[in-house]
Amino acid sequence: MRLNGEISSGEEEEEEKQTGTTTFSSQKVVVGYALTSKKKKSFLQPSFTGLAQNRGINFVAIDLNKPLPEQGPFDIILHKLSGEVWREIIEDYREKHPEVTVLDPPDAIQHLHNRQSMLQDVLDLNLSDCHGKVGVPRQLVITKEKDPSSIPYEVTKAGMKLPLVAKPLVVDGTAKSHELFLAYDEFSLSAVEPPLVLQEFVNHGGLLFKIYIVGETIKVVRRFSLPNISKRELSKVAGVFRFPRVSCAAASADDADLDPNIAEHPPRPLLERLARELRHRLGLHLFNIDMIREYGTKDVFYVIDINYFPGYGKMPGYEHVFTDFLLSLVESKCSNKKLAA
Ligand SMILES: O=P(O)(O)O[C@@H]1[C@@H](OP(=O)(O)O)[C@H](OP(=O)(O)O)[C@H](O)[C@H](OP(=O)(O)O)[C@H]1OP(=O)(O)O
Ligand SMILES: Nc1ncnc2c1ncn2[C@@H]1O[C@H](COP(=O)(O)OP(=O)(O)O)[C@@H](O)[C@H]1O
Ligand SMILES: [Mg+2]
Ligand SMILES: [Mg+2]
Repeated sequence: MRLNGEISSGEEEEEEKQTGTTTFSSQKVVVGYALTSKKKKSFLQPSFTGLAQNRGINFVAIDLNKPLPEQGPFDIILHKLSGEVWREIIEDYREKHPEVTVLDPPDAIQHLHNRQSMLQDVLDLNLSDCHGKVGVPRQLVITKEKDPSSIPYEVTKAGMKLPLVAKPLVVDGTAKSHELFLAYDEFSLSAVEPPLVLQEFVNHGGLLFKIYIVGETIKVVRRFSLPNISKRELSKVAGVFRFPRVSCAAASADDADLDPNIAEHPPRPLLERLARELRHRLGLHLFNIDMIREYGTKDVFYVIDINYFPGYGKMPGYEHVFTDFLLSLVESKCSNKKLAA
């Protein structure tokens, strides 16, 4: 925390000691950011930067053409950029500047760049008795080296139930990594290019829950999704079909009049446990979870996708949530320093 570039005055510290509070009036928190221009536009909206500034937070763009250690000083760094070069820069900076909170560590983010590893922690969690059950649809990885003509055999051998969703294994921020296919039979899958994850399609009444996590805060929104596929339809249709980004922001279902058996939010204690565990296991503060409720059940859920630093601009009230979160990070760092002293 920077007090107009200096350390906190003795007077203020004395007051903090007496009242047990931290005063932010003259303090400035500097948040450096390295984001794509699309992300910058959707995240750093004036409604957010204005509020943050009023509460002492200044956002500073990191110049990618200049060495990072020559910039700042920063209290916090927010980043979402792809590529090995950036990963090394930020990793090196973290080592040399442990006093700066880097959200989040590149290795932890990398874990979400692969659709198999991203769901591993949900599997390990084994959340089966916490106001509901959370699992992962059965899935099979098809590596790049695999001969596509062997896919039907692999699918049958693994006992996978049709239909299947075919997803690119790697999620690297490109449009291609979001090109998904629905396969009604295993033979047509030879036409899809590996590396892939084949995931069993779970009927969920055409509704998906997006669970946004910002530190300890959880916000749930509803989005439309793929409709149920009946046994009858499955027996009549063959082939593999590319489908568009069905659950994008334009597919918000928050205001729709829906069957409560489908649309009721997952139980809060379940979400709290899931979010807490994933935050710790993944080592991340900023992510969202795509979750579906198995059609015909009340409390059987599946996590199908986890995204790092998603489109928070679409999360209701994100301006306040993020401002509080950034200040709480600095505050807890200050308290830790005082304790250590
Ligand atoms: O484009 P946005 O704002 O909708 O955000 C995308 C996310 O949409 P969501 O907030 O979940 O609706 C999107 O989530 P989905 O994968 O669509 O569930 C991704 O997180 C995407 O990042 P990337 O392309 O995987 O690196 C996110 O893209 P970036 O904003 O990070 O480029
Ligand atoms: N196993 C599944 N069962 C049912 N629908 C799914 C499944 N996996 C994905 N979908 C549908 O496809 C959409 C995109 O899949 P997702 O894994 O979230 O990829 P992306 O990273 O591109 O968002 C989801 O929002 C959901 O509508
Ligand atoms: Mg998704
Ligand atoms: Mg995703």
